[in-house]
Order: sequence, then C-alpha cells, then structure tokens
Amino acid sequence: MKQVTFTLSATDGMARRGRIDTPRGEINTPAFMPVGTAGTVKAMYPEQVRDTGADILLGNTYHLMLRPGAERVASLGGLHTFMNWERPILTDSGGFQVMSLAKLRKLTERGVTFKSHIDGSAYELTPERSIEIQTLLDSDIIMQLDECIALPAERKEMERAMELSIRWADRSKTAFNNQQNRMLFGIVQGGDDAELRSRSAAGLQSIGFDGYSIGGLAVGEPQEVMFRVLSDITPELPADKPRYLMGVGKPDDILGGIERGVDMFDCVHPTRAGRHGHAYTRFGVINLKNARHRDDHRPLDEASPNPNCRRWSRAYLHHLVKTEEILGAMVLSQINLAYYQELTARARAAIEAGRMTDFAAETRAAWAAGDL
Ligand SMILES: CNc1nc2cc(C(=O)NN)ccc2[nH]1
Repeated sequence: MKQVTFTLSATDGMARRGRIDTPRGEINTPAFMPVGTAGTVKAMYPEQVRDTGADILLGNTYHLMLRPGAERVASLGGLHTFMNWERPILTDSGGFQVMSLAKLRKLTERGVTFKSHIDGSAYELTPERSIEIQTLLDSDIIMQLDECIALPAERKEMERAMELSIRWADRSKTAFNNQQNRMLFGIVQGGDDAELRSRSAAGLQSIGFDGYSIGGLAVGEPQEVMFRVLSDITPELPADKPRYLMGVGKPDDILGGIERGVDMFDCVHPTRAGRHGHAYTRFGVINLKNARHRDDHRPLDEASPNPNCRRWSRAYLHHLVKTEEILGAMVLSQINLAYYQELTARARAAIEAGRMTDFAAETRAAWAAGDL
C-alpha cells in the first residue's frame, strides 16, 4: 500500500491546489522547496526553515554522495536524522550537478563517470546507483537519473538526450523496486521542442511514475520559452500526479508556473540572493548593497507578517551587507524564504477561492509599483 499519496483538492484554470501525504508529514501544493544542498539550508536552522512555512526541503545527491557519502549518512540514521529535519525531503538524482559541477565527465549508455570537483576522486553515477544513493539517504521523493542539456541546443542533441533519459527512466523504475514509503518521479526532457517534450511525457507515462518533473528548463532559455514549454506539456501529464518544475525560480517564474499547472518548485535563488544582499518583498526585490539605503531608517516592510521585515532599518541591513557580517546572510535568507512561502501560501488560498487570476494580477501590480 503506497504510503505517499497526492490528492488534488481544487483547480482554477490550469492552477491546482493539492496535498502530498507522506509518513513524515504533508506537503501543501503549490509548494516551494528550499534547497538544503549539502544537508543544510545555508545560514538557516532547520526550525527556522519550518517557521517560514516550508513543508519539505531539497537535498542534492551529487554533494551528499561526495561529502559525507551516502553510506555514511545511512549509517548515521539517514538524512532526516543527520540534519535534524523530520519532515519530508526530496532529493535530486545528481545528474544535473554532475553536468554543471563535476570534472572530466564521461557519459555512456551505462551512466556517467566523473571526478569530484572537491578532490578529484573518481565516481560513477548510473540510474541504479542514483536510486540506491537516494534510498540510502532515506529521501521521501526521489528522482530518476536523466541527462539535462543546456539551451540553445541542436534538435538532434535534444532528441538524443531525451531518448537516453527515457531508457534511464525505465532502469530507474526497475531499480526503485516499487518501494511503498517514498515516491519516484520521472523527468520530462526534450529541450524547447514541443514534439520531443510530448514524446518524453508519453514515454514516461508508459513506464509509470508517482510524479512527473519537468526538467531541462531554466538552463539559459528566455522566460517566455519556459512558459511556452510548460503551457504545452502540463496538459499532457496525468492530472492526478504531482508536477515538479526543477530549479525554478524567481517569484515571477513561480507565479507563471503555478498559472500553467505546476505543483512543486525548488530554487537556490532566495537563499543565494539573500547572501548577496538582495531582499525579496511584496513590492519586488531590493538590493541592499546600494548606497541609497545608507541613511534609510525605514524598515524593509512595516506591513509584512514577518518580524524580520519590521525590526531593523534598511540602513542597518545595508550595513550588515556592506560589512559582510554573517547576520546579513542569516536575516536576508530568512526574509527571502519567508517571502517565497508567503507567495505560495497566498496562491494556494487564491486557487481554493477561485480567484487565481485576480491574485496574479494584484501580485504583478505590486511588483510593478515597486515602492523600493
Ligand atoms: C537553475 N536551473 C535549473 N534547471 C534545472 C534542471 C534540472 C533537471 O533537468 N534535472 N534533471 C535540475 C536542476 C535544475 N536547475
């Protein structure tokens, strides 16, 4: 009996409100998943991540297999115990980061061999090994291994990578061995080509997965290309399974993804931008490095439900950022993650109330008004 299940509770246009129930707790969708790359959401205590409203966080297989190693994490009780986050975790397959971080990569039908970007040691990642690693981490939602290519790309190259990814999807499903306590997602590839994307979606569905990721986007293409691919492909995915747009994105990417039927998102942007002095607010992003904030005694947003947006002046936040004080990274990471959770929580409420169109218009108007 599958212990991880998805229930769709409301739709408004293509937007969906749902819930994934897992033995470790529920995931309300649309959901934003903070990225806990190497077993930590950078500059945040796990309790703080939960307090921003996150139901689930993401772990990166590539980083964890290199350090501290999947077998070591398993011997220490699994990733939840290791990092003291007892709610759901989604892990990626490692494929994307092998292609973007690792050295001396060699890709064959079997899998990919590479040298660690940390110490040069040699590794192999196959569909079977990726499933084994994610199972050793005791992840609640795991990904097939696929090949994600950068855009723009030749159609032949997009087709080759998409067809390889379907063969790897089949091997991943076999290696998954129908585990009942976690979900396995297939990953739709095919670049920006509608026909290749359709073939990928159909191929994955004939294998059968608990959920469907849309991969190979936010890899250099313009936003309108990403949105076109989403509008074309989500209607071709099963309505009763979660859809996860990998690596996306900024707030306007997420709003557009929700409007096009996406249920789950992950991105390093809120935490990375926070470490670089950028604060996300309901009127858009504020670059606190800018000298114009030097004497500004106003809080970031006195109407925000987040105390961290009210308790310090912009001048102080500017000071923390300019001096590269650790507190700056801590505060802005929390502010940005809390904003992303507020955005998705308001989207869930809007879909339930049948007012997604108004919500999207109001949100974009506030961003455009930009009282920065
Ligand atoms: C930041 N952009 C971005 N695109 C991604 C695509 C994938 C993917 O297709 N994995 N199989 C993963 C992470 C990504 N992050």
